[in-house]
Amino acid sequence: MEDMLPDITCKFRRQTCAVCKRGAEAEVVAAAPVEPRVQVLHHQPASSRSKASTGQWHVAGASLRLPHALVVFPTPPPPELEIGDPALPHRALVENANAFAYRPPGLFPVALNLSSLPYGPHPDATSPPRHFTLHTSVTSRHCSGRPSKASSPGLSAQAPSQVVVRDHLYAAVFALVARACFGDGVDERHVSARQRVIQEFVVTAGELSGIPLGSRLAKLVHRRRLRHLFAFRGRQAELFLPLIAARRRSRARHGGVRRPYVDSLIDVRVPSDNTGSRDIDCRRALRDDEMWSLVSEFLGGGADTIVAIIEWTLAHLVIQPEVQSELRREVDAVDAASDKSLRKMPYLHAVVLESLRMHPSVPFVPHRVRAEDATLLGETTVPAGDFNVRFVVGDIGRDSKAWTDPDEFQPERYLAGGEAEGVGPSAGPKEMKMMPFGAGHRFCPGMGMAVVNIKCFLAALVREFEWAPPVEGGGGVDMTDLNVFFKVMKKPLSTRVTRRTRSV
Ligand code: HEM
Repeated sequence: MEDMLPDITCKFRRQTCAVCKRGAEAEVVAAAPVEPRVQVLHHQPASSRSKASTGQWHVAGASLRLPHALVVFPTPPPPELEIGDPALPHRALVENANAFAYRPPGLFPVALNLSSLPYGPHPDATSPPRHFTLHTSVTSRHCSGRPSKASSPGLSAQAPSQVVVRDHLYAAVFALVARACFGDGVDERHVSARQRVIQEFVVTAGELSGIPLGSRLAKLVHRRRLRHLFAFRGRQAELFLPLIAARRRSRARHGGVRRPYVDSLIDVRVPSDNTGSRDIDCRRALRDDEMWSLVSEFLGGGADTIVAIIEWTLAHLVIQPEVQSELRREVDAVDAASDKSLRKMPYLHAVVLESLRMHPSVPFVPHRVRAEDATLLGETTVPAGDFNVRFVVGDIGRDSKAWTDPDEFQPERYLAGGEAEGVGPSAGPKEMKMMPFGAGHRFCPGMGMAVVNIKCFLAALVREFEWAPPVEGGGGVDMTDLNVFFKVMKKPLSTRVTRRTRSV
């Protein structure tokens, strides 16, 4: 068993930090029988883990070469388990969902958002709305019929030519997600300003993710990026509050027929400060800071994840023209990308699932677990107190015990008779071969909206354009990934695009 544990674990087993004593705790974790693919991590975020064996130590987020005696952790993070074996998430997140319903504390304080809400297994009517799926009708409506500006992202003037698609995609997807959030009246002139702010935020938060920021030292080391994040909060209020106010006014005028996300936020009533009371008289409307925090989560979580999957899928279509042709045959045979017609496209469904399996936009799913619930993860015993678990979504979808040729893009697996027939984007009741949207009480509330949007975009992009390898830059497609908050292509996809039909 010792051999299965990574170097870093052995190091902690041998040594105990004189200041924080965490080595001793790690010893308890490591000494217990641990299943393969469960790694015990400690003081060591993913970004610097590979350096552990070279003698580099992680000090409050900065990689320094120091003797162990000098390492100081004023507020050490709790131990963390990392899980990449598909047998465990089902047992934990589905069969024992209540125990895995909590998140570790967020990167930095937020007024309110769904990812950091400590609602545990009991979200109720007073929790902010998790039902993004209701918005699929709003978004698929914009994608339906002939390709609109939104579904054929600004490519018309450039075809046939070589383009880097990410920025075009981002602009189109963001505009759509902004409409799902604020309703039809969003002023398009200002959408790009909001897009830039959200993009900057995601990049900065990505740089800081996995770094324990609890201590003063950490705050000092990362002060520039933290200042950036706090400045971002001020800009959010400036950008989003006028849109929320406008929605309040237009809803009153038009009677609020459609329900964008902001409408739900305007209507929801939450318990008055920390009383936890269910009494209707003790509830209040969301404050402004809570509103823009939730809005920012919706826009940030909504756009980047969808863009990443579309870009990965286009990359596979470029590399595997036979998949592209098969998909185009199916898309051409169906009238338009509406909710109804999407159901008639099993190959499109399979292509999207295969992309989600291989390139899940959210690479890790973090949960906070109580010590006594650790046994649910196998026979592991843990130190006193809570600990964190991180499910490595990408490893789970590429496990060679569950998948044949896991690193090959083969949409056919999901079709009738294939090894993954019946596998969907969410966890099945009996097993979980992939979990791109997580599982259990905290599974992604944007799943329905995301899947519909990805399909609508892909259908339109394949119907309207031919996608081929780039001529410039050696003609290859670099499939290396980069985990920056979201899993993206390290080198943005560059492709040769040719329009198939006349623009409308
Ligand atoms: C391809 C698209 C997407 C992928 C792959 C994805 C994936 C995920 C995953 C893996 C989680 C963690 C689930 C868990 O802990 O079990 C999550 C949570 C979440 N997602 Fe998504 N997501 C996508 C799109 C969206 C969209 C479109 C939205 C909103 C507009 C959204 C909003 C959220 C929120 C708010 C949470 C936190 C939920 C909670 O903690 O209760 N996501 N997502």
